[in-house]
Amino acid sequence: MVGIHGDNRVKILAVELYKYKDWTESLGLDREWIIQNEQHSLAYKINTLSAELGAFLLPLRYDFFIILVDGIRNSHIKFIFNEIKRLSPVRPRACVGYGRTFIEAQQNAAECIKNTEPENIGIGEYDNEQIVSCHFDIDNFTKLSTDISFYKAFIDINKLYSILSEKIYELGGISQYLGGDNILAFTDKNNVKNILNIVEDMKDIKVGIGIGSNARISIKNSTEALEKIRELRNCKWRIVPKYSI
Ligand SMILES: Nc1nc2c(ncn2[C@@H]2O[C@H](COP(=O)(O)OP(=O)(O)OP(=O)(O)O)[C@@H](O)[C@H]2O)c(=O)[nH]1
Repeated sequence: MVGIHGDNRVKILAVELYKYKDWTESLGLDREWIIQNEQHSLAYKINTLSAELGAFLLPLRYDFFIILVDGIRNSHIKFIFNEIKRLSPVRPRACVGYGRTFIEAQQNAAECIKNTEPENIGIGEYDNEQIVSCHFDIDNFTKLSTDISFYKAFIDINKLYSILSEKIYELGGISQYLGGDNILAFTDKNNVKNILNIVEDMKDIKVGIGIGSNARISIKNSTEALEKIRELRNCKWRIVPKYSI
């Protein structure tokens, strides 16, 4: 469906682990290792289930996280939520957010969550939009990590993530650091050209852009685009499948 302003709309599932703070504090002082276990274990299970259904988890803060659900039928979104309910150490509540940008979609979802009881999901009938994923990567990061130090390289990628995530946010996109020198961002089709401009204006960075009917396909395409850039080493960006900007 074309949105009210003639734009297409993107769709996310925003999840809140309700009263997570109370749970963390219930673990006593020697708790950090338990919290890390729980967070990574829950993220692993939700990530696996999301990928199996074509969605993609962005862990964000771990107690508030997002799953990209464009191209995923409502019955599968509800199935993911019920699995989160089964696996989470606390009761979750969630809403599907819909908007012209991912920021608008998550703002709409957050508003809906405030009025949603724990263990419930707010979900409507929304059309699906193709997902644009942007896989950013630093040139020669491995060399940087060995020449200088891998910890300094980690500091540098965090500085870059801070700059890049702000720029993506200004375009209405969302982003997540994925380990190594990999940053994944999601935006809408209206902002592809703006993403390319960001990369053109920055040193030692490239971006593979993928477009797909669901998050998993889109991200696979962005990785394919990035691999092609590495193979040819003659451009800073590439889009798969081909897309006229
Ligand atoms: N999350 C994620 N990590 C990756 C991916 N590809 C490589 N990495 C990791 O990212 C780090 C850097 O790998 P590369 O980007 O391939 O290495 P590089 O030295 O930057 O080489 P070029 O990017 O080809 O210039 C390594 O820790 C890899 O294991 C990917 O698709 N996703």
